[in-house]
Amino acid sequence: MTFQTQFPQLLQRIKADSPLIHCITNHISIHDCANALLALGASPIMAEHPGEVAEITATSQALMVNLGNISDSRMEAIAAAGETARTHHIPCMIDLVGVGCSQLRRSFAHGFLLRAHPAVIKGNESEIRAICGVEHHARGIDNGEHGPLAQALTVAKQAARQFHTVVLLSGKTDLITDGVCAFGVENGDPLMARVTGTGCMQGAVVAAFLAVASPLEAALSGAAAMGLAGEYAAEQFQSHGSISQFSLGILDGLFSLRDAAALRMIPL
Ligand SMILES: Nc1ncnc2c1ncn2[C@@H]1O[C@H](COP(=O)(O)OP(=O)(O)OP(=O)(O)O)[C@@H](O)[C@H]1O
Ligand SMILES: Cc1ncsc1CCO
Repeated sequence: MTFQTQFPQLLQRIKADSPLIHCITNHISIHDCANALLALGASPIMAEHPGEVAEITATSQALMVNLGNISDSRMEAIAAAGETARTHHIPCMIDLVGVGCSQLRRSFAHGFLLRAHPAVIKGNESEIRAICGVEHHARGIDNGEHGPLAQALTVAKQAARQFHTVVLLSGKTDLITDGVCAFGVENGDPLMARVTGTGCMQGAVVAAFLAVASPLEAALSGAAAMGLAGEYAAEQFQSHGSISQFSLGILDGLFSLRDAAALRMIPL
């Protein structure tokens, strides 16, 4: 079955099953992530008290954790939730927000990757370079553009092999690889890098697909869904010119998503 055929079926399954997605994420984009999941048809739960997360992860269909704006309490919660996800075979993804910015995030992320074995890791190029220990130029959390595609693909494949996981390297072209096969998703719009939290939303959307698909299909679907939703929002932006409406336009795009007719996916 082609991905073009499979994608609408996965969307349908999310709407039909409404999987519970446990998110432990930063407070800058937490609201956008919850709304992105609702727009797709999933059920978000944003719970982060270290004393209750294990119980909540155990009842979820997927776990999404995000290192943005990290705190002691959230690190404790992410470790506990990751342990439950692993022992209960609940699929999990980690968004490596800002992992290049501090040694604290790098060593915490390495410990998590080792212990929780997330199905998908996600980051922009500088974040994926940082987690692999390759020279990077982190300047805060945003990167948007990446270097030459071949260079980004090499580091994405390296990360996938090093951590035995699927990697989603986000940017102008989203790269998805399991270390052997690789795809690029060219949908999206440069405006997506001009509002905060689109990367975090993409992580939440990947987690929703993880509840109904394999890690590679989930990462591809998450990139496709966000790219198509970004294009929907950009079309609305053309008529209204309102950047404040742009993130809301992404939610409208996720809500109205039905198929992948406009998908620009390339095998690499
Ligand atoms: N220039 C671009 N053209 C098209 N799509 C883009 C562009 N830049 C980013 N995107 C899209 O925006 C989303 C977020 O990617 P990005 O790499 O900016 O994440 P991020 O750096 O983690 O963002 P944030 O920290 O704001 O959450 C992805 O869906 C990506 O495809
Ligand atoms: C702006 C910002 N700072 C930490 S997390 C975050 C949200 C986008 O990653």
